[in-house]
Amino acid sequence: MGETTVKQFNQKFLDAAAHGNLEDLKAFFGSVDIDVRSDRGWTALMFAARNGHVEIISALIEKGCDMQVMNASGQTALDIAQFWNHKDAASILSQHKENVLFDQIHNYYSLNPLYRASDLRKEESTLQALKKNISSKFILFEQQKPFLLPPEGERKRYKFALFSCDELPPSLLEEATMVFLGLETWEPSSSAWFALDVKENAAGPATQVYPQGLFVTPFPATMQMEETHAGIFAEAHSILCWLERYRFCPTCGTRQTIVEGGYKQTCTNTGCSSHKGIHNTCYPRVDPSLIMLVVSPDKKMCLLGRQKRFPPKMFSCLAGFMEPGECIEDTCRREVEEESGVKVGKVDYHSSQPWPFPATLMLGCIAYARTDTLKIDKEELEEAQWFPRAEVAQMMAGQHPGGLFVPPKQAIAHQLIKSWLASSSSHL
Ligand SMILES: NC(=O)C1=CN([C@@H]2O[C@H](COP(=O)(O)OP(=O)(O)OC[C@H]3O[C@@H](n4cnc5c(N)ncnc54)[C@H](OP(=O)(O)O)[C@@H]3O)[C@@H](O)[C@H]2O)C=CC1
Ligand SMILES: [Mg+2]
Ligand SMILES: [Mg+2]
Ligand SMILES: [Mg+2]
Ligand SMILES: [Zn+2]
Repeated sequence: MGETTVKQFNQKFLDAAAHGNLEDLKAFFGSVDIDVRSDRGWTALMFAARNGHVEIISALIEKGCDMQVMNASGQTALDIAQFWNHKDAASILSQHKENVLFDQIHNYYSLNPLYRASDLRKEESTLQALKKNISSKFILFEQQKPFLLPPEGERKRYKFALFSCDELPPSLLEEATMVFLGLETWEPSSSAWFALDVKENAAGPATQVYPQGLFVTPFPATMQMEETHAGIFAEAHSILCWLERYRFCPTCGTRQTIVEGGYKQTCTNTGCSSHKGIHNTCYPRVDPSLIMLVVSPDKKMCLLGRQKRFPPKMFSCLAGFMEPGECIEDTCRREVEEESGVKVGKVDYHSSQPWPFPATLMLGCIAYARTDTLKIDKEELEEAQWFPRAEVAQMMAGQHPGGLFVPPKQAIAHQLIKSWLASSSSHL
């Protein structure tokens, strides 16, 4: 094809996307560059987003188009769909937020598709109106246990049962602890999500709407959720646990009031010093914790350990809570030395994972050991040992001759081990 013909060919592909002609579009698959751009830097996905063609968008996403690209005005396809108020198109695109915003590792529990709309939390009248809005969605908890629909079909994943305000008794709506989780898209008119936590007797009204639904103990059931719902669970569960555990002011012991959609509590004692200066006791807490894959000095092995509470034969990365006034690198070095006696030098950040039991943030690192002699703290670890790469690969694949295995893919530990295996395969 000559240059003009290629341009015409590409233009026809972009036109098919712009006009919503699915059959025409599909005819180009295989022969066109799916991310080809117009003169103004627009891709087929952007044209489809401009005109709200959801079928085209889905077909392009399925074909693996790049959702992060920006046009000459710096807009992604999601920005365009939102600008032109195509809600369904924006909703599909924002389900793939990780692809739209950044090409980065995301761990289970971290894929929350909601826009937290933190500015709305302070607008009490807006929140009250959203609570009564029929398009708002409510997820239910009973003493922090989520009400879920059991896995069905091929995917075997739990999902939240979604309620509208008219499906729940007014008394339940009044009595429950309520958290405003966010909006479905950046559009202020999009559906709001709320979490409701009741003390007891929620099963009746809930199963009337969803007879198959049930309240589950969060761990490990929520490890088997649709991933976006796991992200929403992480937000809701951490906040609800905080509201339950911090009902009294940590500074003076007076009862607190829940404000800002559940994201703040204020002490009812006006003389309390928590009203002055920076008082983080009013806000939900997050406990940072380190988890590290420790690589041996010769880089051929990694250090894995077992806590007493682990299932038999499971080995994982070492982990430990950060202490006040400590940087990430030093927490990593301290916890590894405390638990295994190994001295760590360089520490590389890998990725993070909210661990909502109740509000830990796991900071995943690859740590490079300077020594390899083990001196295990038997209080914290039952066992720890250096494992050669090939053996770790067997543990990952579920093919270890002794039946040893590593945590499932939903755990950041798994992702750290996987990442090391991939990077060290060149050393073989
Ligand atoms: N996602 C994943 O892949 C994995 C996640 N984890 C999680 O990482 C976290 C830290 O790992 P772990 O090895 O237990 O940590 P540590 O090695 O720091 O040991 C935990 C102990 O430290 C004490 N502690 C100190 N600070 C805190 C704090 N802020 N919150 C709670 N306990 C504290 C507690 O003692 P005491 O109870 O005696 O008061 C606790 O039992 C845990 O939440 C664990 O569930 C761990 C491994 C894998
Ligand atoms: Mg420790
Ligand atoms: Mg530990
Ligand atoms: Mg510790
Ligand atoms: Zn107080």
